[in-house]
Amino acid sequence: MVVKIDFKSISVEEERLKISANDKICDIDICDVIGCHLSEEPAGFLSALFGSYPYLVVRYISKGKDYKWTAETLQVAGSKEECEALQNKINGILGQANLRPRRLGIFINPVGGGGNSLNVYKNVVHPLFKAANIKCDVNVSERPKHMIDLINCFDTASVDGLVIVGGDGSLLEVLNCLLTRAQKEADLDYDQPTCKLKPLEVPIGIIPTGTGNGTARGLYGNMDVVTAVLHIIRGRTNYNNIQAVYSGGKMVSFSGVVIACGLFTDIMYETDRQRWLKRARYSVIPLYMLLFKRPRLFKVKLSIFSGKSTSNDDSMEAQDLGEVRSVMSLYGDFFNNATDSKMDFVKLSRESRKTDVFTLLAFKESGRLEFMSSFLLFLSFTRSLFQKDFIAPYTVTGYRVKILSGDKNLPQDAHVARMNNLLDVDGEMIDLVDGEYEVWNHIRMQFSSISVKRVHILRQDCGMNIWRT
Ligand SMILES: Nc1ncnc2c1ncn2[C@@H]1O[C@H](COP(=O)(O)OP(=O)(O)OP(=O)(O)O)[C@@H](O)[C@H]1O
Repeated sequence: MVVKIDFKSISVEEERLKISANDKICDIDICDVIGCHLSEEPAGFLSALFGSYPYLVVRYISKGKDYKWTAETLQVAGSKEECEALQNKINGILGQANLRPRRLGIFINPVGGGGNSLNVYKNVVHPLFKAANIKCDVNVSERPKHMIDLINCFDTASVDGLVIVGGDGSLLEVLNCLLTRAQKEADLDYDQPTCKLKPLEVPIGIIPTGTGNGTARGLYGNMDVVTAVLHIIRGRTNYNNIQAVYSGGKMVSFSGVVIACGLFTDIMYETDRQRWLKRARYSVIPLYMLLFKRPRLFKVKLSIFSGKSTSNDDSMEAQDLGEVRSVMSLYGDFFNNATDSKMDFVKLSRESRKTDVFTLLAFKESGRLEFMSSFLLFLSFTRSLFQKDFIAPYTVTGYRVKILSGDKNLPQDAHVARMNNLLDVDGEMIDLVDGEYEVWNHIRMQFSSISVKRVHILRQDCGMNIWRT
């Protein structure tokens, strides 16, 4: 929306822009100003003489419902001197806010989600960064895993932050690369789950142009591109928890969203194979697999650590779960933050940062329709999801899974054996060693030790410094 006002209607008081127009008074926190610039001189003599043209254009953030932010425009008409003085005043205050990024490294995955990241960057993201006077070094990935090479060759010290234009998988590639590099540089034995990891120093923002966009939902409350850009411009950061996955005695991946074996891995695997379906594959394949494919069941042994288990007991002893369809963990404390209405992801992230626990779900066998109905509950994460008989929820700081065997009724062909050794981490496939893996939460908190029965596990401080609300 563009609001036109006269210079006399605007003033700067105590780091707020006070505006009185049409009998209304409103004020804008200078932190919410995106930027301001003097408008072009009018083209011709006549328009200069008769036109009451705006001289100063002020772009600012307006915060709407459901955490949605928009970029609004004020056109301030006044003399050149008045407008220049106002501009200098605003820029002076903005300049003092040294949280704001001045230069960003942009990493675009052009094929993520609907494949329109480049257009989104050109038409939406870049104009806003330009309005905020942020310089951008743009990199575009040209093939799978190319993002890793791009990041490896990029001098992260030359920018105030990195911005990923893509989905969770792209972010994961960047996180894996940078976090692993940070541990190597610090000479840490990061393959040990008890190793105190070094946090990332460079902030990372995400512009959600992928498919799931779970990270953006947690950070910004929605998957709106403009909202994400505006958060990055404002420049406040926070440390988030991150999970690390270990298999075969090595740390095989970090994760910021979801880690799952079984059904969810099968769906991701199949979805990736059917790329010809374009974006439709994300709804067609899960539906097809849930409705028509025979469920793949397998036995698992599950060890829960520091678990205030929400279903059984607190034991870290390996439990034989019997046959399950999937074991899945989610980045935050979904269980304790669930209500009867749709999950508030911003609140969830805020609360999850304060604790060292996250949510683990074991999906047992169930009827197709029952499973389908709970599958839909995954969109909202209401409390009723966790009350389903066939879902066992746990609140954990870490867990270990050993996949014992596949469904005895299914032929143990190479495909099943392969799927038993694959893990879905934020939508990317990770190879497991002997169908066994561990996941540990790494959080930003004071170094402390937590006693979990026989094992003393030192909690770690390894967050991703990420743009937030
Ligand atoms: N130019 C490219 N061509 C093909 N694949 C690419 C290219 N650039 C990146 N990739 C691959 O895309 C995957 C990541 O996609 P991304 O996460 O951005 O989108 P998505 O999978 O649609 O979204 P989400 O992960 O949020 O569900 C990675 O496997 C990465 O290696």
